[in-house]
Amino acid sequence: MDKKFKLSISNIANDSDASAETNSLSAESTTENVQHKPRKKLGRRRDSEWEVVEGLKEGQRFEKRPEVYNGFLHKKRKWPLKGWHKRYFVLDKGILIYGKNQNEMNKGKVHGSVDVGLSVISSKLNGCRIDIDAEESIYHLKAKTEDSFTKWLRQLTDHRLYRQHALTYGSKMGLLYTAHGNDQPSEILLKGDGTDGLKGSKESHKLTTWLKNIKSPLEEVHQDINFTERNLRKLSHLLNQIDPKSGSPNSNNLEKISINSGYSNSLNADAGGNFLQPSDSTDNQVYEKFFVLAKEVFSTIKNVVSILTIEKDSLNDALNEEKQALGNYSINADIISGLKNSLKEALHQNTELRRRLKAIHDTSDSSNLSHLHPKGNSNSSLSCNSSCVSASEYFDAEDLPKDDQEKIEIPSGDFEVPLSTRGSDTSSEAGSFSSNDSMSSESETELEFSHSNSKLISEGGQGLTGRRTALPVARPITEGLSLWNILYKNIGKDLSQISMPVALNEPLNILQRLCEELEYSELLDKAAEVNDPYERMVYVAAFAVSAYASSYSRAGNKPFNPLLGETYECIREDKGFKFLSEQVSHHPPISACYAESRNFIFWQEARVKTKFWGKSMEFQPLGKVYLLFPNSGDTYSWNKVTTCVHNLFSGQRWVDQYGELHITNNHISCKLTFAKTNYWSSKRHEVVGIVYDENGKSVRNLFGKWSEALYCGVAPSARCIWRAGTLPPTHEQFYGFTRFAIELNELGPDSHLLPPTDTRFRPDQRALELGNLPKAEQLKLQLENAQRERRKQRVAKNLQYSPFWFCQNSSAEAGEEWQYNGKYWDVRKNCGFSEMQFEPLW
Ligand SMILES: CC(C)CCC[C@@H](C)[C@H]1CC[C@H]2[C@@H]3CC=C4C[C@@H](O)CC[C@]4(C)[C@H]3CC[C@]12C
Repeated sequence: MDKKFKLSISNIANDSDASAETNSLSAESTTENVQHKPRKKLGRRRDSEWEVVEGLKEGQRFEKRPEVYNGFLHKKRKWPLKGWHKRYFVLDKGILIYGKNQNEMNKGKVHGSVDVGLSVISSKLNGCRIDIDAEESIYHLKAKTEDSFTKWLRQLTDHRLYRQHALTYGSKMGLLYTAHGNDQPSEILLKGDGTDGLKGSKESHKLTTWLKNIKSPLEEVHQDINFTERNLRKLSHLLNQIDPKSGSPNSNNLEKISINSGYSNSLNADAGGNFLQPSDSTDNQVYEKFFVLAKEVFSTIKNVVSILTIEKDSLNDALNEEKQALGNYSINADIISGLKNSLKEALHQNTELRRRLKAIHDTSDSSNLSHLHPKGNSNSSLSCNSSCVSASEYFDAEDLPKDDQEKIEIPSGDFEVPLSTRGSDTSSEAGSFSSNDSMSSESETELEFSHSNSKLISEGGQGLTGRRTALPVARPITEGLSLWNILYKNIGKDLSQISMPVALNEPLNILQRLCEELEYSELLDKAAEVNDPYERMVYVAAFAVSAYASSYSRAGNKPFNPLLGETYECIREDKGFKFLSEQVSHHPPISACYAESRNFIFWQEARVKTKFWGKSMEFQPLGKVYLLFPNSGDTYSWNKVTTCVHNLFSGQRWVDQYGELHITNNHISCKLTFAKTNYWSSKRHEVVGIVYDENGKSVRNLFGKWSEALYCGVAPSARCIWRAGTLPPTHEQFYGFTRFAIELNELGPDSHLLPPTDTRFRPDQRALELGNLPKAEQLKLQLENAQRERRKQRVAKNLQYSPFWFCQNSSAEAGEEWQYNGKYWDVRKNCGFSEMQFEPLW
């Protein structure tokens, strides 16, 4: 991680006069005691460091409503656009809205709005930067001058505290918030950026503007009504005086009076407040008063009616446009048609499953199920069209009586075997069928990778691959763990350098996470098999997208950071590959990996730049992924997109992937665009792609979702190239693991062949897997200390660490990338690791 995102918080605990800190608020109910940090303190801040604006602390109040503040700031353009543009910002009652300029905003053209109270704000004096992390979007702003920066920061701080106060204690903030019943600003009102999605649309801002502006007309109406009420009371008294019997004034009299003048503003009343009986001379005066008052009442009511009519029209207007906007963004239509399609698909799959299940049952006394999968066309497509279900979904062993399961034997090369076995009891559930390459089975050390001769015989409660189908225990409950406290104490460090409590971990590490990217390796087998270069690219693209699928359910926990020298191997006879990874560097953390099969060679190094934005954290992978098809010599390489974890501290954490992924082959290329999630848009997890031929002409169209499926062509006739397997029903209790992930940390029967550095021997990770948190925590600290100690020793002895299985290729072409040195599998096969000297890691 070459660049660290530095943060510092203004009142760090050891600050002696914390009471004078910025935002250090008294617990009393007045705002008088709120003091801003004196400038000299600000001066102490390191200009190049990010500071987080502190929020309202428990028991603190901030009642004094800050003045509306406005002006220009520069706003970084929304991804994928680059650069900055000048925007006009208005900060009112803790809500920041912005538009092109004041004029446009007056016309209701607001581009976006942010609830400052619900956002995390960080600032950096260098560059006059202010970043606002607002749930759905991160706003990167900068002021032109230091003076404007300081003013904005102060205003944002005050408005934020005021808004937080209002959210905590309720507010008298008027209709803008109370209209929604719970003092919570409406979604439409407060979220989003006008550059995309509904919430920021100009239509919704008409509603925003209406809601913001309705306050003063309504106040006027309210006053008018009070005034009219008073006047009506007076009128009725006058009326009694004029004609106590009828109680109604004579219109002729009134007309007469209207010509006379001499109107007195006050009625004659005695000391007890009773009106005096009018004498003849006062009669006219009374009529006159009556008339004037009545006229006043009439005009006030007219005013009220016209205000309300105007407001009704503009509300209608705003609502209509809102409706239209909903239509435009076709949220409803999209959702409904999406649901319809899924339902149709599910029904179809269901029928197909029933048919298959019946066939399995019908033949359950047969030891050979080959006829269930008659030998397919060797070009059989991975596309699944109507039956985009996993091969293993057809092949659900749990639905078979145990006896029958044990009889399943699959003769090599006879038929198309479900390559991806992510069925309900096996590793993966890719919606894809393998190529039907038949390969012969070899001994354990002399691995020849075969799909069709894989050990698919079920063992006890194990899955069809012979691997475990569940973790030993569910994830321990770790409520009350404050991530903020951890990050707060580790400001300025990058994530990989922070020792986090083990309760935040999942029982896998990054080396294993890299192996997970091969869950859908059958796409590479298929790619190797097809001759058409564009088709091949389509499968490679699907494979690149499939690597992200598992991250969908994994936002809650973080993988262990491997110790320097830690390794992980994974042999998947069923999938036909063997995988190796090693932690090759500690500072910065780099994990290198390499996988090979008969059909492909795959390698990459995982090096990630982390950026902490306050509420979310971005992981930007550096380095490339490489793929080689040895049979054709065809090579591919691509970059990885940014992963972002949202809601770090509150609510449900969720993961997003965004950016462009470019795959290049010698002559052809593919561009995949991962859309940034937007709260309102239906673009959640969306990926679109184009395959370009050697002349840059688009030859294939791809679309789908990284969490679901990728299609080629144009809907509705598009082919399904890849579909993610379903998650186990209890995945939530088990770290959101896929079936493939569940299998990764299992110590299999060949554990004696593993080097001692293999992750599966790592005791803290194992303790976590077994649900023993205190032990895991203690061991983790121990291991991390020992690692620090080893590092110190190396530094003291001036020794350079060199990894066992990877070396840095310094050829100009490859840069300084880590590549497999070819030794691991040889050593494993020949003399074994017991002959080798490893520094004990645990
Ligand atoms: C603070 C914690 C609880 C939030 C969870 C953070 C998770 C989502 C983070 C922590 C470490 C991250 C991983 C670090 C390294 C890599 C390798 C890279 O090639 C692809 C992204 C990937 C795989 C990251 C994905 C996101 C990740 C798993």
